[in-house]
Order: sequence, then C-alpha cells, then structure tokens
Amino acid sequence: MTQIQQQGTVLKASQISKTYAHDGLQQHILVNLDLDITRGEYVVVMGPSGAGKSTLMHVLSGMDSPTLGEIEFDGAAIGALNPRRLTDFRRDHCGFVFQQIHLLDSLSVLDNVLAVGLLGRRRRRAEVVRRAGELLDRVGIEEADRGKFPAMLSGGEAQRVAVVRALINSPAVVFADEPTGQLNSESSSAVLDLLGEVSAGGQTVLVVTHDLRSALRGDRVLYLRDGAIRGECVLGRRRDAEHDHDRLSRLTGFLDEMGW
Ligand SMILES: Nc1ncnc2c1ncn2[C@@H]1O[C@H](COP(=O)(O)OP(=O)(O)OP(=O)(O)O)[C@@H](O)[C@H]1O
Repeated sequence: MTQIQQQGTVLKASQISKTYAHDGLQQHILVNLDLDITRGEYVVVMGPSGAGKSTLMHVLSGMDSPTLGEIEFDGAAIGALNPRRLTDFRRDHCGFVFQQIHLLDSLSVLDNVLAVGLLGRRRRRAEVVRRAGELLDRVGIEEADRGKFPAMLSGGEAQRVAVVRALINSPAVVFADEPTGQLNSESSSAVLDLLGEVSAGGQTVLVVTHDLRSALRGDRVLYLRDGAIRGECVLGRRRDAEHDHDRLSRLTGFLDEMGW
C-alpha cells in the first residue's frame, strides 16, 4: 500500500453491489453504487432504516466485501489484498465506531484504547498513553473510570470509549456508524467536535446518522435509499455548523426533497 496522498481521492467505490440470499430469494442491499471521497472530507450518510448505510460502511472499510464492484483506498484495490494484508490495512489506516466492534470485556477502559494504540506501528508507549488520556478527557471519561471494565460502563460511556479507540491511531479514515446514538447532547457535541477536528487535520471521516444535528457537521451529506445514493447535499466546511441557519435550511430542504 502506498503512502496516503495529500489530496485527491482517498476512497473510491466503483459500481459496488451487495446481495444477500434468503430462502432462495436475493436481497439487493447495495446496487451499482459509485462514490468518491476526498482526503480530509467529512461525509455523512443518511437514509431510512434498512437503506444499506451500515452495509456501505462495512464494504468501504474492508470489513465485508462487495458482491460486485471495487473499492480503492489511495488508488489500491482493497479486494486484491490477501486476508493478512487486509487486516494490516484496517489496523493501519482505519478507525471504527461500529456497534459490532465491542470493547474487549477483559480489558479496562484505558487498556482497550492502548491495545489498539500500541498495535502494529512502533509508537512510544508514553506517547500513546498521553494521547489516550487527552482523548478520554475530551469525551468526558474521567480518570476514575479508566480502570473500569466495559461491563461497568453505561452504553453512552462505552460509546465514547469506542470513539477514543477509533481515533487513537490517527487513522486515515474514521468510519463511525451512529457514533452519538446513545449520547446526551453534551457528550454528542464533544464527540462531534472531535470528529470535526480530526477531519480538519486531514483525516477523512464517514458518519452514518439519523440525527440532523450530527449531519450538520458534514461537508457533504449523502442520502441512501434502497441501496443507491439518491442525492447529495454539499454543505461545505463550517466550524460553527450547528448555529448556521443557512446550512440548516439547506440540509432540511434537501432532506425534505429526499422524502426523509
Ligand atoms: N449479514 C447480513 N445478512 C443478511 N442480510 C443482511 C445482513 N446485513 C444486513 N442485511 C440486510 O440488509 C439491509 C440493510 O441493512 P443495513 O444495516 O445496511 O441498513 P441501514 O441503512 O444501516 O439501517 P438502520 O438505519 O436501521 O441501521 C437490511 O434489510 C438487513 O436486514
């Protein structure tokens, strides 16, 4: 895998389809979908339940493979990687906030984060510990809670730890499926601020959400229905996204048009 380009397309999906077979019937979840994502872009995916949003995230991140079509990361087809290289790709370049990727029950909060932070790349432990502390502070996980095991956390706390774990390696692409689904307004803002910052710093962020406030943070909002992108709303970059009325009216207008 080559070095990440400084600009241009970081992730490209060409004519991807995903089909599942149920009782002899085929269910087409993604249908001939094309998508180009620019390095550093903050892309939001919205759409009705069952539209294929999570499936799209799984396929784009190499967690699952498309039935047809190709995904390229930085110009290299990830479908051509053998299982070991694919694991390396995910470890070195991707961060995940997916419901299916649970925290490890046998590790404390801090160790869950460090386990990912110390994987693969040679990084100084002290530096990883410092960064973990900084990120945990940012999402409001107190020092006293960092020795706790996942079973002792609320759903919202676990979700915030999962966000920190996804960011600890400064991955090129952060895939976040409903990262604020279990959070109150204050914690949501903390998580969304962090995602905005990493994107401003050049990392690419992909967020699936049903929440308008979360969607307002995106540079571009895609609307997925029946496995295809039915439209997109380019909001552009804006720091104070939640208080920008023009941005809100453009997004709500777009979502009305999409039948949301
Ligand atoms: N592994 C699987 N095997 C069979 N069907 C699947 C599988 N994964 C997803 N599906 C089906 O694909 C469809 C799309 O699911 P997906 O989770 O991608 O939708 P979504 O847009 O993320 O929905 P939601 O907003 O409710 O999370 C659903 O009908 C789901 O049942």
